[in-house]
Amino acid sequence: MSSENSTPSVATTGESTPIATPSATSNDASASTTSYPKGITPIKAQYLVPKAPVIKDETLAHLSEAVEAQGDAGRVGEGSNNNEEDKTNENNKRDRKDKHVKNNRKKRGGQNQDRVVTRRIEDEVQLCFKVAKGAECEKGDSCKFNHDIKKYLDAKGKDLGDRCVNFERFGECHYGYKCRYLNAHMDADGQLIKDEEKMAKAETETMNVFSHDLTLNLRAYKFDFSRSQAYMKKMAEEQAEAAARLKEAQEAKKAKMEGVETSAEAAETEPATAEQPAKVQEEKDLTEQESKDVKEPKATIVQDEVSHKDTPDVPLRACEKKKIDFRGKTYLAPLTTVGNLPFRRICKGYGVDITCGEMAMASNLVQGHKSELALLRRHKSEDIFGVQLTGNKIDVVVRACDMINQVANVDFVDLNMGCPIDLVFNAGSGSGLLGSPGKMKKMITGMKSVLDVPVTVKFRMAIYDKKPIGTQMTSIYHDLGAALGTLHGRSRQQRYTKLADWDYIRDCALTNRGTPGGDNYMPLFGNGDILGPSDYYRHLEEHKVDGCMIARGALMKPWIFEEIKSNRDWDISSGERFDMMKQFCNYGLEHWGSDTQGVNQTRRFLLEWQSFLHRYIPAGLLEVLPQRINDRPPAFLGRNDLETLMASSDVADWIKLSDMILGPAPEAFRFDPKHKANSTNVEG
Ligand SMILES: Cc1cc2nc3c(=O)[nH]c(=O)nc-3n(C[C@H](O)[C@H](O)[C@H](O)COP(=O)(O)O)c2cc1C
Repeated sequence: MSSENSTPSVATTGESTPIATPSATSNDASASTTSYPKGITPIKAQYLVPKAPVIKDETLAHLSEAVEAQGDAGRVGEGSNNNEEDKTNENNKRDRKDKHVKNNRKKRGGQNQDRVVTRRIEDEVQLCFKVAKGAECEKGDSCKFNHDIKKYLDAKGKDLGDRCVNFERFGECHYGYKCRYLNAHMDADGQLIKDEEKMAKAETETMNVFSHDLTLNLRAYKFDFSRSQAYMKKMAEEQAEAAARLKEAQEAKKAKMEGVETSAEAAETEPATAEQPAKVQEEKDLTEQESKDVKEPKATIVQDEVSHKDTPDVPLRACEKKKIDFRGKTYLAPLTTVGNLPFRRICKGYGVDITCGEMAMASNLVQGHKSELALLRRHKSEDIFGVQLTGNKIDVVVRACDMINQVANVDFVDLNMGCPIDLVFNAGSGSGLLGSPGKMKKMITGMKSVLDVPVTVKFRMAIYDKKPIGTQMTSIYHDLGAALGTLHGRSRQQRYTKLADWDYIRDCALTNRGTPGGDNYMPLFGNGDILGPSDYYRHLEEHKVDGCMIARGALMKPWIFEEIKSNRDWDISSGERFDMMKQFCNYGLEHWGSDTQGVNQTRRFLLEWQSFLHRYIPAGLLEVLPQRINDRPPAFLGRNDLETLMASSDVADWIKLSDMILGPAPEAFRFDPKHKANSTNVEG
């Protein structure tokens, strides 16, 4: 082990490593092709160890002390129950429990069938929210929640820290007595404290927080969907006309075959070309398919089925619409679960330009599901922000857009045509839409007709490996007037098994998309496997894309956006990474709340993120930069204990890290990552 390896843990959390280094090799594309055993991350010999290091409790205790000694302004979770003995006992208890849980996994179907079912963790005494805020509850004795503050506080357990981020930011904490950092805003007489001056200045930073009335209106069918209804009416009329044309053409053909002469007038108005009946038939097929609840998408796409001349002619009001110049901007991918608002704030802090919410189901939005509506939330720092929709029914997706247009503040709406998961694909949504071009075209046209902001599309290069359709799709999206296309260079079939096909992305980038800079130009972004600035700039240069979207690379190292801006690799220190995680927790407590449930949500999302973060190999440990996303590292030690702990793939170590920030997890806390051991190989 090098002397660096033996650096005492106390020195690990606060040091600031400047944006570094890695010299000529880092941004040299040829460096990444240097020969190393295939699939293995090239780690410098001095950091290699025979087997994965085990983090001892004593080491953890030192690390916790170091974290406490650091005591910087932004930190949370520095509670009195953070002492060494409590912690060790907690960890031991949890380790035992984890084994117990593993043996008693509740079996379920589907892709997450082995996931441990986690219990919701609640306070022992359920205090009424109004009383918790120091207010009167008008329900009195009929309220089903407890009104006895003393009883609640006696059962609640110790505070997790002595500073409350919500109180500090807004001058009051909405969680009142329920806050796990209560002492920060309770006086010696047990009264809640408010900082009136701060409250007056405090601004809401989260947009698209909707009232309960919206849910009620949507559920009671009282929401005004007139714009989307107009589009659906127009589409229905066009379909009726198309059906009439088909009938007429068939009758004319039949009459011809029977030798009966058709009237000259009929022949003039409706010349029955070979192409038209086929087009009309496609419309009819589509109508029939939509009337069923689509179970199986049309899985393959035949070359000449992809015609975009049949798109309904809807006025687009293009000149009135907001325009965004996406070219050359960095784009954080939509990421279900992990691409939550606190994570996006972290990425904004590292300079990402474009952010997008997690994929939302159009049907749940129009039904007013609160958890789905919450996916539209936007932080004020997100200055180019879009929401992503998925759906299999034209009218539902168009209505969702209509609703978004009226109630939400967004810069663009993205249609997901890439999601490969069975549930979504088999319903004809996500990548399933690639197999129903007629429907997809009407959907996009409808979205454009009701939205005052641009419509963008995210798609895969194919459903099946051997049938790439990316080039056709690119030209269709361009002709439909999509404001941006983002192409993930994989087929639905291949999932993450092989590297993204950037040569094919280049073929798509080279298809006609209008004149760059012109009104009819559709920028194309590439997406797949970017983990460093050299990847990013190589794709811009060699693969002719207008920009790149980054997903797993941002989860593993959100500072990638800063690396791209400065075009240098950054050998970020473990202390700086730890500070980033603390910042996430502060944002999390603000977003999910500082009460018991909010703290647990924050912990859970931190751990989901850690299931990606731990895969980052510090730049200073690598023989060759950048790290390759699909390579796996041999066992190695970090340059200090915290770096080693952060690289652990053991969930118990991730929980220990969360304990260092948020205080010890409750005994009942369980965690099973959504994205398992091969956590970088997940769906999207
Ligand atoms: C955890 C996770 C969640 C994802 N969620 C979404 C999503 O909600 N919408 C979407 O279009 N793609 C989603 N994706 C796919 C990514 O946006 C991206 O297309 C894919 O991971 C390839 O990019 P990468 O190689 O940079 O990871 C997700 C990917 C991951 C890893």
